[in-house]
Amino acid sequence: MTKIRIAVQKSGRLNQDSLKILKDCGISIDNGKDQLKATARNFPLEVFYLRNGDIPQYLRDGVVDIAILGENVLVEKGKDISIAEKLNFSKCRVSLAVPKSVEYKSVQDFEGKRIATSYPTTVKDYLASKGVNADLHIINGSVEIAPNIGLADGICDIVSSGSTLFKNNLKEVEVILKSEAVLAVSPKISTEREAILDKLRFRIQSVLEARNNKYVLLNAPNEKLDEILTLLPGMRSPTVLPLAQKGWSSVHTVIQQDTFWEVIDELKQAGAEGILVCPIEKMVR
Ligand SMILES: Nc1ncnc2c1ncn2[C@@H]1O[C@H](COP(=O)(O)OP(=O)(O)OP(=O)(O)O)[C@@H](O)[C@H]1O
Ligand SMILES: O=P(O)(O)OC[C@H]1O[C@H](OP(=O)(O)OP(=O)(O)O)[C@H](O)[C@@H]1O
Ligand SMILES: [Mg+2]
Repeated sequence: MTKIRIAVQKSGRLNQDSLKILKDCGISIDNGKDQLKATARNFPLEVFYLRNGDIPQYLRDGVVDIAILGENVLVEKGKDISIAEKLNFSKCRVSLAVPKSVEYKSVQDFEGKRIATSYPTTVKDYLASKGVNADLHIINGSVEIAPNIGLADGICDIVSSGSTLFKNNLKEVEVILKSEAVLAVSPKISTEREAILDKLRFRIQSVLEARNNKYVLLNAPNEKLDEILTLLPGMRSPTVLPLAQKGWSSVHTVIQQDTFWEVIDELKQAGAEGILVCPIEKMVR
């Protein structure tokens, strides 16, 4: 039977969330310790555990059909590779930073300066688009230390909370790009495997939708129902059921994670009581 081959980061920041999304899609993978390849038990899928930075080349060569990796890695070395889904985890940005003590005015300040980075193409392209020439020092890790040891005047690296910059007395001065984990596709994928990819994408979409929504149940006095219902979106419209106690109803609906707390506040003010919030496992529109 034909199987689709997926690359997942072997270890590091993407590993656990990548395996979790496959699990939430109902795919069980037998994981032996230190295994570099595994097969799913209930989906035509083979998993290859690889370095995030090596994945674009594997996709390009068609050694794997799809992969979960950071979008920033595709910007750096996989511009020819397409993205099938954004996966809404490992969100970060790739930014330029300089020592806090530097009075920074604009990107032109990098002219002739030394920049340490693990993302040379990204920096080069960005600076070229601004007409700036700088001298790049390519290092593979601990980039933030470079200005403190006199190796560079500034850096370009991944920033998330900003705490690594802060601890190293640096400040973020330019955001070059925003990134998150993505599902990328090999340009060499076969038609047969594309059909498996469609099935996987359908599952991923329903998992991501579910993660982004909550199922909400609440009680409301009937005279407040009209006002409460205007506050609620729901998939098509909210469900309203009578409670055993006369004059009261139970309202069931789905609320988006981002607007959740505001809607809950408004519901309480409008007279809703006994509000229960439950996670949703899968959501198919
Ligand atoms: N602090 C962070 N917060 C959120 N996402 C991050 C952070 N650092 C890195 N990432 C994202 O996770 C990806 C993997 O980062 P990680 O540090 O685990 O591996 P790596 O050293 O870049 O790659 P490799 O697997 O090749 O060793 C990055 O490409 C980026 O997309
Ligand atoms: O803004 P922050 O939340 O501090 O995150 C940014 C840091 O996270 C990443 O390093 P990581 O911890 O992955 O270490 P690595 O250099 O060994 O990959 C990145 O290279 C930054 O150093
Ligand atoms: Mg890292």
